[in-house]
This record gives sequence, C-alpha cells and structure tokens, in this order.
Amino acid sequence: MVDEWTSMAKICDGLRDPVRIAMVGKYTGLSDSYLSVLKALLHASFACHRKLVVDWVPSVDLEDNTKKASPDVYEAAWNLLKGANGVLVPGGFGDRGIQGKILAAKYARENDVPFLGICLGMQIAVIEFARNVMNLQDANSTEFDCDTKNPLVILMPEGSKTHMGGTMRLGLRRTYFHVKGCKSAKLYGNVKYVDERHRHRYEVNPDFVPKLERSGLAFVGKDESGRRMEILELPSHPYYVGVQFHPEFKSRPTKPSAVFLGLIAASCGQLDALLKPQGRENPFAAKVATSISLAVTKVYQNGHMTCMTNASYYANDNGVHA
Ligand SMILES: NC(=O)CC[C@H](N)C(=O)O
Repeated sequence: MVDEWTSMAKICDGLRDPVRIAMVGKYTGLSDSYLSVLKALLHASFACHRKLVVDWVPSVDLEDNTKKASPDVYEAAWNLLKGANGVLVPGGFGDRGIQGKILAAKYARENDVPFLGICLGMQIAVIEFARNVMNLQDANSTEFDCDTKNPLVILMPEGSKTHMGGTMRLGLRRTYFHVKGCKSAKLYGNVKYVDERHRHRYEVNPDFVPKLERSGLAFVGKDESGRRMEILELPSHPYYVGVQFHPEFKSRPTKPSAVFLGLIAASCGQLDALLKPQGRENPFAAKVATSISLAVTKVYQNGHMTCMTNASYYANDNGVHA
C-alpha cells in the first residue's frame, strides 16, 4: 500500500506545467463551498498531467459597481479572469454577483476561452447569449426578475406549483444526447444517455429553445420529455459547455468527469487529441489511462482523497487559492 501511495505522490510531485482555471463565484472566500467542484477539477487536471491552479474571482468584483467603488479590486478581478486558461462558473442561488457571472461568460464566449457552466452557470450562459447575441436586453431568469418580458430561465417544478415544499429537482436524472458527434457526447464516450445528479428549481424556458438554437446555441442533451435542457454547447467555440446537472458529484480520481476533463483538456491544448476516436493512434487516451491506473489505486481514505494536495493545486489553510 505504501508503494502505491509513493508512486502516486511521485506523479503528483512531478506535475509542473500549470493549468489556470478562473472560478467565478459568489462564495470565493469560502472555498469549501465548492469542494466537489475543486476535486473534479483536480481529477481532470491530473489526467491531463497538469498542475491545477485555481484563481478565485468573486463575481461581484467584475461588475461596474465595483469599478466605481474600488477600481483596484475591479482591475485585479479582470486581470485574474484574463490570465486564466479556462473559466468555470459553478452553481449558486440568489441574485448577488449574477451580473459578474454573465460578464465572465461573455468574456469566455467572445474570446474563445474554454468555459464550463454548471447549473446556475449554464443558466447565466443562456441569459448572456440571449442578451448579447439575440439582443434581448432584459433577458433574465425569473429567479432574479419575476417580471422580465424575456424569461429565458423559469421555475419548472416537477410537482405542484402551489405546494411550496419539495420544489427542488434533486438526484439522479437521465440526459439523452440529441446531437451525434457533439463534444460532450464524445467526451462521455458516445453513449446514448448519461445519468447525472441534479439540484435546482429553475431551467431554460423551452419556449425560447427554437430561437436560441436558430441563433447558434445548441442544446445537445435533454431529458426524456425533450422539455428540459440538460447540456448546451456553442459548436463554433473551442469549448463552451453548460450543464444543468452537477457532474462534479460523480467525478472520481480514477474516472474524471467527462465535461471537467473537456474543460481542462481544452484549457491546455489537449482537447483535439482527447476527442479523436480511441485506439492505437490516440496516444493521449493511452497516456490518460496509464496515469490514472498508476496513480489512483486506493486513493480514498475515510472518504477523503488526502494525497493530492501538494502538487496539483496550491493549498492555503482550508481552501485552495492561487
Ligand atoms: N444548484 C444551482 O446552481 C441552482 C441554480 C438555480 N438557483 C436554480 O435553482 O435552478
């Protein structure tokens, strides 16, 4: 067992080339709030043989109000965002910092920077696209503006709308791929469907989907009814993916989450190699497999992956900071 730990630690210690991910969220001072997301980033970075560096960007700091009140803070936040190889907008609730997340999604979309939006991160990507590509200036989620004339994201409880308890859509749900050959389908191994975990109330308004799709946003994964949007992609972008579910919860050291792996691979120039059909002619796939099998035997100890903290990301106290 010690040998296994030693060989894994060696691989971790040997990782030198960084991959910088800007995490644009609300609770960036409390990194434990995003612990599963961090672990998923780490699993994917390890598979790509990159040392993960997470740049925490408080989304409010990207907003115009901060520019007026604290120009230095504003500039520092934008410098972090612009210095990153990839951008991640995680899940969240409530309207504080929403504008900053929308600005981060716009920046990634317009500058071909790899982007992954999770749950709220997918919803704000849709709002951003509607506002800036489709010119629907007041596009919003009814979570933030219940009177918006363009409700791109709406409450879609599965149960009663009047019964206030239990309106959250929770747990494992199935997503069917609708577009063969899209990036996320390839990353998941060209399966017909995936089961991922959910935790949300609001969803993309299905009435706007035809317009969004005509404008270039592809909803490549949907639930069995076809009414709930689960995965979006911008086919014209190197890697712009939004998921309504939480893929971080199923990521494992031996099996990084497909969409996280896509983000990291795209952020360090490995996505094309990763998406090539697997086989002898795909050395990257072989390399990933080797690194994982070498490194991750029995990584769990009391439910924690304690061995990977020193080389794959910078740790400070309880959290992860760059
Ligand atoms: N987990 C989340 O990101 C939730 C997103 C959004 N607040 C919703 O309820 O749908």
